[in-house]
Amino acid sequence: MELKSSHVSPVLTEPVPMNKSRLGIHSSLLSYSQQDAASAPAKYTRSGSRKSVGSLDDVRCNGYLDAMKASSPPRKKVVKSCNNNTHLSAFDSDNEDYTSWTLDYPSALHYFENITERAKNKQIAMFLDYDGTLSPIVDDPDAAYMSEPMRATVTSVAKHFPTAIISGRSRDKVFELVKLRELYYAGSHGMDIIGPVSDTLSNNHPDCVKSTDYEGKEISLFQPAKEFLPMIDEVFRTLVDITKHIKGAKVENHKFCVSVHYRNVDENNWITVGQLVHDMLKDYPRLRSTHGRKVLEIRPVIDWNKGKAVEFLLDSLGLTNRDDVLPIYIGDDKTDEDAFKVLRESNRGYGILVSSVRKESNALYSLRDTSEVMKFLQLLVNWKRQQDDDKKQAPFLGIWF
Ligand SMILES: O=P(O)(O)OC[C@H]1O[C@H](O[C@H]2O[C@H](CO)[C@@H](O)[C@H](O)[C@H]2O)[C@H](O)[C@@H](O)[C@@H]1O
Repeated sequence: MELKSSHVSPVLTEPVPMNKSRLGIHSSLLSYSQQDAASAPAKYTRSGSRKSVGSLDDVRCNGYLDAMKASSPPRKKVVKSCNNNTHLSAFDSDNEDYTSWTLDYPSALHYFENITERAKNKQIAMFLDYDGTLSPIVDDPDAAYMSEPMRATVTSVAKHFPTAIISGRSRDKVFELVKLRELYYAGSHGMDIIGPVSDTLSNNHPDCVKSTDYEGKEISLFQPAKEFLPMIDEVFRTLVDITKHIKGAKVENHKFCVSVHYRNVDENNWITVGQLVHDMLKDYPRLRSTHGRKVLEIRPVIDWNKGKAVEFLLDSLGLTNRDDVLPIYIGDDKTDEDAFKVLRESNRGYGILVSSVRKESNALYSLRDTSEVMKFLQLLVNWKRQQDDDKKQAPFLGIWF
């Protein structure tokens, strides 16, 4: 793995020019109301300088708005039929579409035996995203709680397999929500990792230091974007300020990245949110924005992501470059694609996408929602217990594994 041999900082020296991402989408494809223009602040202040906000065409032309609109599947509406019975309007065509999509991304529940066949006599390493994977997507990011049955399930998973949570949230925030000390955590999209102590990594990598965890246990702490802390803090404060007039907008500080939520913003004003973020980033060429589920994520331009975090954790667990290891990554978001890609390209394990709608992905399998995630994890734990019992019984039965 790269980390072992290279001591090069993951910070990219060449910032990505904003204009490189322009897709040339024709502005006539999008509607634009006077009200948008009126509600957009004409200027904002940063470090004493007055900045004029760019043209709203900027966000249209570079595909920002389209990506914002496409960033989360619409909720299914409950409708009343003529006999007054309520039912989900997950129209038949949606279901047909989903079913045909699962031909390319088969259900990890239906293909459970194929997965465990490959896992036999291997060490599974489990990587779990948080929002949309362990807790359902809800309107208020502060209320994205994990259910007690899910917590109990993840606890059992961690008893049987090394398990890590890899989240876009800050490490402290995701720990506050998960509350399990027996896991490893990677917050801020992998830019803040606590993993097992690894002398190889901490001796060889300048961004990896020995520290202590929530229980005072010795761990490795890896923070490749440490130098961005003051910048992220400044950007967080600026974003809070410039979005305060937009009803429903919410800005979260995730230590090494910032989230700007527009889930609760009137759709007519999404373009304003996009434009404000886009304009502010012109002042910060070493930051970029990515799209999550109804959220814009502002993060450092460094060569680091959830996929690199998986590689880092596998390495620190001593599970890299081994044929007897099967990593499984479960996630629902675009940022999880980096992890799926790492596993797919190295033909090392399984990426499982959580989605109830058709999506292009680097994952191999799919699960519909968080309840299917829980079911899959429970099946895996039961399978592992059975394997361990069979191994214990084997000498008495004269069977050799
Ligand atoms: O990597 P993750 O653990 O999946 O975190 C990604 C983002 O999750 C949160 O936002 C998302 O979930 C919220 C609660 O369900 C929802 O309200 C929001 O619309 C989603 O985007 C979190 O608040 C973000 O900061 C994370 O980056």
